Amino acid sequence: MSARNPGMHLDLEWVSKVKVNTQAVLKRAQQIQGRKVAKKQWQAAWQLKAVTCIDLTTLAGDDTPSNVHRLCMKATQPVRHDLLKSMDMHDKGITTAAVCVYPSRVADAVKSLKAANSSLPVASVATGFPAGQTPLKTRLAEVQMAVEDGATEIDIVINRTLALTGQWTALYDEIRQFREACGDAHMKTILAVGELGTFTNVYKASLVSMMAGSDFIKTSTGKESVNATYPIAIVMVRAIRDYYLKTGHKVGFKPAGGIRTAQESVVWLTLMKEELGDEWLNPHLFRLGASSLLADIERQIYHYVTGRYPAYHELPMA
Ligand SMILES: O=C[C@H](O)COP(=O)(O)O
Repeated sequence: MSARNPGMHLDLEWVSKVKVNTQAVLKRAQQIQGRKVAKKQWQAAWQLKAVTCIDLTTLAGDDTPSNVHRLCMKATQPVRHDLLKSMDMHDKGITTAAVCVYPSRVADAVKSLKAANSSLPVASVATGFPAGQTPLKTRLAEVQMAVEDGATEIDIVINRTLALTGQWTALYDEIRQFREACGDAHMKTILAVGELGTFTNVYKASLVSMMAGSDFIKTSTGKESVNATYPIAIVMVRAIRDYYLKTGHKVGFKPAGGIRTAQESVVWLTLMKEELGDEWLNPHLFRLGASSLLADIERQIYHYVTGRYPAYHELPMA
């Protein structure tokens, strides 16, 4: 991860002046989606880059130590060794960026990665994920518990009630407290954009989250009906750009929820490259939160290497 974002005082004047031009945002999103896609080795290279930015996630009620273990093993060897060897990429240390689990499963993930001699970070969702509708005291205790169990990244959810009712000072104060509870763990702040109503609210919530010291802002929990969309991403990355221009602090971006195809992963990388520049094409400033994206990327890489798509048993870990 890059140098941390220390945050700043809550600048309510800046927040109140925000206005987003919806038509311009939609047009820009369409432009990015319409870009010609790279082919052959260039496409495979982009896809491998995407792999290194994935927070490989499992957030299910039926998570157990064994499926978390399997997730961790997949994260440490995300693409089959022989496929990487064919591309001369087997000795480049390709892993996903992190694994992401519920707080109760952090200790399992830490144990599995330690046993595999891997230093891959464990990220934990927290603060009453996904709805955030538990008392503040409970949400803070959850962050502390995940950190004590070994999570070095915490994905908090914001209190949508405060954002929807324009209580920006209260929202800022809560996020500040989460940042404090995170200690040295990096904090990704989930806005749950599908529940914020307007682009203007998304921009304002992005700004307040960054002012409160978020290291990353993240679109969604994956549990809302609208998750990571390109127009919403444009709004958020422009807030990141404006915040950087004003403060000099670089904040990362994590789209999450419903990202399933290799092709989409390349569009996300294109969006980052065009809107924020090459520095944001790395895991310290860009993550893709996804539970099933890796399977499709590995499948496409298999196709690139062999000229055909794999049968199910040929990529059993995907
Ligand atoms: O933070 C990550 C998301 O929960 C993953 O969502 P997904 O299961 O739709 O990929």
